Amino acid sequence: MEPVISIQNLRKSYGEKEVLKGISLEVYPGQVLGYIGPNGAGKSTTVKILCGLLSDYEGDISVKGVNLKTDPLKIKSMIGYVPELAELYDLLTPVEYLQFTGSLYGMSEEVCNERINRLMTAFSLQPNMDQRMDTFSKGMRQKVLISAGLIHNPDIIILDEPLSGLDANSVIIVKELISKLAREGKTIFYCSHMMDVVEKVSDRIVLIDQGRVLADGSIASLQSQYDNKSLEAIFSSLTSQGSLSETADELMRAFDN
Ligand SMILES: Nc1ncnc2c1ncn2[C@@H]1O[C@H](COP(=O)(O)OP(=O)(O)OP(=O)(O)O)[C@@H](O)[C@H]1O
Repeated sequence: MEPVISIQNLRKSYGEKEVLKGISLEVYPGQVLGYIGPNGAGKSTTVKILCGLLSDYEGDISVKGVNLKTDPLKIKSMIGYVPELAELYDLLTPVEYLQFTGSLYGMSEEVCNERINRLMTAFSLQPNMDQRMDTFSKGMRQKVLISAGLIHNPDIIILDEPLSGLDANSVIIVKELISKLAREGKTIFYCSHMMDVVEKVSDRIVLIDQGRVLADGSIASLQSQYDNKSLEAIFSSLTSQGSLSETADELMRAFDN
């Protein structure tokens, strides 16, 4: 089977600092890849490169056989991206913002408006459809961001901490949505450090730290490799230096006077 996403020996530096040190991985159709790692591991940098937002990198990336360096626009049209930070045009209403997003993807007004209605209804944002987004809570903004990432019905969906700010019901809806999209054959690249969710939605885990892949496999294969530990315990044993409880004690000592 041909990979949908192929990343070969990806390297990226910000100034002198190399933050991706030769990442290689292939993602296959219908896979939900949980891309996990501690803060600063390089997750967002990887997906920003993959989505064509950062162009100064080394290595080879192709999406559905299209090379990212030679045809970034084609790749952008195939991908739906939900970024980590909600950078929305605050003065627009969600409908205006989603219509604008749909027009960038070349969608017809009719299909776009129909889809906006359905997405807003599913996310319970119907009452806020004509409000400017500068009044929106973090969770409401996140729902608009997720809608914008899905509006053109892309085959490849890249989610960077998509659940941040969402209430419990919305988390359940989005988790369920991810599973249903995967069952439809969409390929999902899911970045997060919320292990419980990653464990539930992903069928393959890639753990990175300091710009390198530390582990890659299904949850079952990782567990058999690491004494049947939970994903959280595997994550800690591979990425933490020293005892986490001692670190918490150290933080408590910061308040000693
Ligand atoms: N624009 C930038 N300029 C300089 N350094 C950057 C920039 N963006 C990220 N970095 C650095 O690159 C490294 C990787 O950052 P990145 O945001 O990719 O990590 P992450 O795994 O997504 O982290 P988090 O889980 O905290 O979001 C970090 O050391 C970060 O400080």
